[in-house]
Amino acid sequence: MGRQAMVAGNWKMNGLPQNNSELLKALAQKDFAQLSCALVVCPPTVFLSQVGNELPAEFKLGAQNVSAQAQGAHTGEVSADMLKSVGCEYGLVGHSERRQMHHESNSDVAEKTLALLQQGITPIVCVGETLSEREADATMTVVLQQLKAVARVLSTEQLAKIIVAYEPVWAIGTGMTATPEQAQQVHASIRGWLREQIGEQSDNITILYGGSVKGSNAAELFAQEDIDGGLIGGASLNADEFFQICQAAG
Ligand SMILES: O=C(CO)COP(=O)(O)O
Repeated sequence: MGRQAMVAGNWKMNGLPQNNSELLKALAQKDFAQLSCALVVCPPTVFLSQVGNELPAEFKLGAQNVSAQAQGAHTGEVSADMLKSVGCEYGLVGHSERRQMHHESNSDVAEKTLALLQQGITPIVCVGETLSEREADATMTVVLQQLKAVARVLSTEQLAKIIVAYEPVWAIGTGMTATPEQAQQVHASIRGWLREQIGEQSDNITILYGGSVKGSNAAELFAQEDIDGGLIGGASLNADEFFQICQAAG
């Protein structure tokens, strides 16, 4: 298997310059160099430069969102080339909080994914079902609709470059983690679908799990065949907890 394990911290709308520095200093105390997984932090846009400057060497910088537009009259938006100019190598797209609170559609997410790829930034495409969708047995229908919209606007080569983050909405910030078996089932189905699209290259696509991952449950999740690491919210704001999660990814 050629795929890269990864742990990405999504700080969401948390932090101020002083807290950011403290957290990054605490991370710098940890021996991340012993790990082989890729490490990413996604701070709020306004702190990308600061965090980029203070980030321990083992980490890469990621954005939480991007505009689908290249430039122009889009007040408040930030384009992919702007993100690139401050050192972003990764970008989240389609986080459920953006889908739900900012009404991002599947096709909006697809356009954002393309905008990142066009700048050489690796998109981390977030997908996942709500509790009512799971209860209605619609998990894979929803997840595949989200992915199909992305695949529609990408070439096969571009599709092979994305990272997928499966984040069941009901598990985000709730303390209600998907069981390793529940998560693995969805991850395996995602990989199966990717295989139909791009063949064996799907084996190289990193598929992260997100939703209440903690130091105490990371190892059993990451031990699953198709779970290649995590996208971490709350626990990424605590250096001890985050390091423990990264250790579980190896
Ligand atoms: O949304 C998430 C990461 O993007 C997960 O958040 P929590 O880890 O806080 O549940």
